[in-house]
Amino acid sequence: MLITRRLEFDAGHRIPSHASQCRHLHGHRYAIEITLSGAIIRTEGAAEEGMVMDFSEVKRIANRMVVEPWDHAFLAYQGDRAVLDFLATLPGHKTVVLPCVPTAENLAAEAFRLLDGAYRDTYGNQLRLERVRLYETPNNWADALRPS
Ligand SMILES: Nc1nc2c(c(=O)[nH]1)N=C([C@H](O)[C@H](O)COP(=O)(O)OP(=O)(O)OP(=O)(O)O)CN2
Ligand SMILES: [Zn+2]
Repeated sequence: MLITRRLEFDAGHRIPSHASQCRHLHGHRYAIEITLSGAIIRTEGAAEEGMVMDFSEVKRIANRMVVEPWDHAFLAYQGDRAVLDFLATLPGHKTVVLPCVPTAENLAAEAFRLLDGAYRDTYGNQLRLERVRLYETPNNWADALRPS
């Protein structure tokens, strides 16, 4: 069985070497969809009976690992010295330094890496993260999938 939880956040970014307008500082209302696989919990009387994982727990973990750190942050590539040096002049600015250029593809892969160890199989139902879908706009998204 697969379940998916969607969350949204706002962040700034730029793609420093982009040939067109994405090299400028700008922001998106990102959406992230987290898909987990697992068996339905059948333990009679358990709070999670009938679920793969409680959606509120999926949300709690996603908020802690990705959404809260990235929300209203500027997502910057560690090699983008011009932007990092500028942001360092703004006291207390929320900047997330990434090892990769913040494309939808790289953000999906980074979110997958951050979330993969956070969803644990506490009910013995083979719970695991299968996919992170990262929407940069309603029309543009990338999927990071568990390697098969
Ligand atoms: N493969 C990718 N291509 C592009 C990415 C990306 O992450 N992966 N990102 C961008 C820019 O960040 C840009 O903000 C989005 O580009 P664009 O297609 O121009 O989006 P629109 O704002 O025009 O979106 P609409 O949904 O069409 O309004 C560029 N390319
Ligand atoms: Zn963009």
